[in-house]
Amino acid sequence: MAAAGALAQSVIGDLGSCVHLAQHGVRQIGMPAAAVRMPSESLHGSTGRLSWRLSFNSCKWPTRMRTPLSVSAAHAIVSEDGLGIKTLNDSSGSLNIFKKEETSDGALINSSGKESAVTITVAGASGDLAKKKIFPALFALYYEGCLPKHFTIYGYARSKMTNEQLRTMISQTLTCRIDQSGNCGDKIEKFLQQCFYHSGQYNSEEDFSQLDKDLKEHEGGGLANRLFYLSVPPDVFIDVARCASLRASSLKGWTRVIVEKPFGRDSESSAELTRGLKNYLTEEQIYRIDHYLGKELVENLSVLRFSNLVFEPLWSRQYIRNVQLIFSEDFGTEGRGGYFDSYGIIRDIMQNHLLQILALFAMEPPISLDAEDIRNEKVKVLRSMRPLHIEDVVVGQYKSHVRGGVKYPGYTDDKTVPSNSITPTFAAAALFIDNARWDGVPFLMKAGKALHNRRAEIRVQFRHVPGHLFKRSFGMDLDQATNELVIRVQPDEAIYLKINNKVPGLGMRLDRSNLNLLYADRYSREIPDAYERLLLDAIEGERRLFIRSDELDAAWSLFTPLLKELEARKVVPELYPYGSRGPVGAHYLAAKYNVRWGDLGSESQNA
Ligand SMILES: NC(=O)C1=CN([C@@H]2O[C@H](COP(=O)(O)OP(=O)(O)OC[C@H]3O[C@@H](n4cnc5c(N)ncnc54)[C@H](OP(=O)(O)O)[C@@H]3O)[C@@H](O)[C@H]2O)C=CC1
Ligand SMILES: O=C1O[C@H](COP(=O)(O)O)[C@@H](O)[C@H](O)[C@H]1O
Repeated sequence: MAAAGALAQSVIGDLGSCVHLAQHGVRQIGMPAAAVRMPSESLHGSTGRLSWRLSFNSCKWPTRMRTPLSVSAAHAIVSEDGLGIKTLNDSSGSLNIFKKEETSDGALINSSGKESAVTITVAGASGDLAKKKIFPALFALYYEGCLPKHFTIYGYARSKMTNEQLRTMISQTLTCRIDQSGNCGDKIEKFLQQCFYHSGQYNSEEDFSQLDKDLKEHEGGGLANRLFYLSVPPDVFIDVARCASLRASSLKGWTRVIVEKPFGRDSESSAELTRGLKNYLTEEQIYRIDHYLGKELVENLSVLRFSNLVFEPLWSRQYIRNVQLIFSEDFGTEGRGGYFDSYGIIRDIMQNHLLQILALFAMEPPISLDAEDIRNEKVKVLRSMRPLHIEDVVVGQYKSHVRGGVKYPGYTDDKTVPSNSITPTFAAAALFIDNARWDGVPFLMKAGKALHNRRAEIRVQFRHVPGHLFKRSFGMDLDQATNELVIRVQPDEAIYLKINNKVPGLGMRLDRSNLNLLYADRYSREIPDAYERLLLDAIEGERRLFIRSDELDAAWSLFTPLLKELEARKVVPELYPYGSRGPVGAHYLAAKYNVRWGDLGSESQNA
C-alpha cells in the first residue's frame, strides 16, 4: 500500500495522459495542472488524517468532478488537494476514483481494496418524507449504479411492519428514469430485496441494539459503514442520535447521521439541539440537510459565477442593483399544518433554503471547492449581514377563495391549525450584507404558500447603463431597460438573461429579449432529485452541501430577533386569497428600496 505522502512526492509520468484528461475537461472542473502528480504504483493508502478510498463508477467522482469521462490511458493521477483518478485501460473505460476522507467520523482505510458495505437506516421510515423522497432517491441511486455494491437499507420506526409490507410501501413511490426504463422492473425487485424493516422505539437503546444485530447479519463481518437518516419529528432527533450512536455505530467503518430540518426554532433551541447531538456525535458525523443545496441550479451557481469570465466581474454593488430570491407554491399546508403552525414560512423556507442560496450567491470566491473552504466563505457572508428589522418584513396568511366554482381552503380551515392562528404562510423581507462587495444592495426574499404558481428562482437586476445612448427608445421608464439575470431553480430549470435588442427592420426599435438556457432543450438527461445528490454525498463523506454548525448559528442570529418580535407583538398577517400573488405589502416593501419584483412581469415562462 502506498502512503499518500509518497504519492504527493512522486512526480513521474507521462504528461500525455494529463493533456488527455485536460482535453476531457478535468482541469476546468477543478484540478490545476500544477497539482497533478503521477505515481507509478497503486494508489490506496493513508497518511495522518487522510485516507484514500478506491471506488468505481463515474457516480463516485467527488461531486466537484462528477463528470463521466471515457479515458483509455492507463495512468494514475493524484492532485495535491487530495483527489485522485486512476484510469483503467479496460474495455469498459471505467475510472477508479480516489478520494480523500477524514477519519474523524470513524472512516478506516480498506487496505485490501475490497469495497466496503454500507447500510442506510431511515429512522421514521413510515413517514411522509421517507416515502416521498428518501426511498425513491435511494432507488434512483441504485438504478444509476451509484450505490456501493454491498448495500442494505433499513427502515426503522415504531409502526409494526414486516419486510414485505415495507417493500410494498416503498414500491408504490419508486419511479424509473425516463431514458432507461427498459429493465426497471428487475431493478426495482433487486432493490427491494435489499430493503428491510425493524420496528422499535426512538428512545430505546435496547431496540437499537437489536437493530445493530440485524445490521451485522447483513454486513457479513467485513468493513461496514453506517448512515442514519433522521426522518423523524425534531423532538426525537437527539433520542435517535443517542441510541444509534451508543448501540448501533459501526465498529470498523464510519457512522454518519443525516439530520432533517427544522434545526431548532431560534438561536437558543438550535444551539441546544447542536449541543444535544454533539453529546453523541462529532460535527464531522453530522450532516444537516438543506435539500435546496442539492438542487441542480443551486449547485450550478458557483459554476456560473466562477467559471464564466462574463459574470464574476459584474457580481458586486457596482453593477448589481438588487437580488431577489423568490419561492412560491401553488398549494397550501395541506397535511402538514400541525408542523407548519409552530414554524411558519420564515423558519420553513427563508431562514434555511433562501438564506443558503443567498450565501452561495454572495460569497467571495473560495480558496478551493473543498467543503470547508466553501462553508468558510458562506459563513463570512452570513456574519456580514444585518439582523432583520421588523420594518423590513411583510407577513401574510392565505384565506379561502372560490375560483371557477371550486372553493380553496384558507390556512385556518385546516383542522390541525388553530382557528385564530397568526402564523405567516407568506413573508417578504429586505436583507443587507454589510461588506465591501454588497454594501447597500437590497437582497429581497419572498416566500409563500397557496400562491398563483409554484416557482423558485433567483433574479439579479443590474444597474442602468450609464449615459444610455438609447434612452429615447425606452421612454421614461429606464427600469424596463435594465438587464436581468434569472436563475430558475424550479420548475422548468433555466438560466436566462434579459437583454436589449434591436427589433429587425429598417427603423431603430428596441425590445427586451432573452438569452435563454432552458435545461429541457439543452440537456436530454433527467435532472436528479436533490435528495439523490445529498444522499450520495453523505455516503461519500462530501460535506460541501451540508450545513456546518457555525453557519446555522449565523443564520439563526439573523432571524431570531425578528421572529421574537413578530411573536411578542403578535403581528397579524395580511390576508391574501388562495391562488393569488400574495399580499400587496410585498410591493410596498420592494418600492421602499426602489425595487420592482421581477416575477410580476407576465405569466410567460420566461418573464
Ligand atoms: N415531509 C416533508 O416534505 C419534509 C419533512 N421534513 C422534516 O423531515 C422529518 C420527517 O418528516 P415527515 O416524514 O413529514 O414526518 P412525519 O410526521 O411523517 O413523521 C415521520 C415518522 O415519525 C414518527 N412520528 C410521528 N410523530 C411522532 C412523534 N410525535 N413522536 C415520535 N415519532 C413520531 C412516525 O412513525 P412511527 O409512528 O411509525 O414511529 C412517522 O411516520 C421532520 O423532521 C420534518 O420536519 C423536512 C422537509 C420536508
Ligand atoms: O423544506 C421544505 O420544502 C418544501 C418545498 O420543497 P420543494 O423541493 O418541493 O420545492 C416545502 O413544501 C416545505 O414546506 C418545506 O418544509
